[in-house]
Amino acid sequence: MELIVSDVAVARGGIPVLEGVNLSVSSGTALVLRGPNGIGKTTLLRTLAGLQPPLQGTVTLPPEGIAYAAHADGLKATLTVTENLHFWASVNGQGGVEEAITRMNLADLRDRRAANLSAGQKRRLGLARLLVSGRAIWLLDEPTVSLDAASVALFAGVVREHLVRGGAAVMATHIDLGIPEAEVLDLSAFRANRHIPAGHGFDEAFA
Ligand SMILES: Nc1ncnc2c1ncn2[C@@H]1O[C@H](COP(=O)(O)OP(=O)(O)OP(=O)(O)O)[C@@H](O)[C@H]1O
Repeated sequence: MELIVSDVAVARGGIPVLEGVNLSVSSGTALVLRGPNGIGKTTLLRTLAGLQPPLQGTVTLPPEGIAYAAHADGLKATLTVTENLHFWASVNGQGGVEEAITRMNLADLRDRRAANLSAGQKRRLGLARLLVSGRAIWLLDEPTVSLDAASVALFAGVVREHLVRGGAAVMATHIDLGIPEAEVLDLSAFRANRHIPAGHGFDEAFA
């Protein structure tokens, strides 16, 4: 089980952001993507998730599939916590809803509609969704935003268990997640030459 990225370049809004990215993630390993705001962490994760094609290079996904969790958690606002998880479990042909509720500390909130959860509670539900996805590789974009310290620790524990079970994770984050076995890749090394074609904005008077 392996995700392989070979000589990948990515663009956002038609402008190259990163180039020459090589990485691989295999069973039991985690990779943390770092770099300053705007370097292209989200753009790379979207490319790995198949939401946008690479400008160049290849992304090889494992047959076991990927689960992508972005800033918008993909929750159904009018469904309860339990209903959301049953929905996602059935989409993926999985069970494990009760375990996910317990693991992400959502038992007291199980009958509350997603719309009425706090930001951090929504995040916990979004992460519980990963547990019922049955996917081997988790692609996580700033997974701990809005989480308090206890929930960050809960999250780190869930990721580490996923690794022990043979899963893998690629995570963009600015904070220390408390997953010491994770490798760190700073994307600054892959910053593309952001050539902007003449006549496409960026007036030199404002440079
Ligand atoms: N919809 C868009 N259209 C055009 N450009 C965009 C769009 N979204 C992002 N960008 C630009 O693409 C570049 C890469 O953005 P991206 O969101 O991938 O960075 P990031 O490393 O995830 O940043 P952050 O740490 O702030 O989340 C940035 O320069 C950003 O301004």
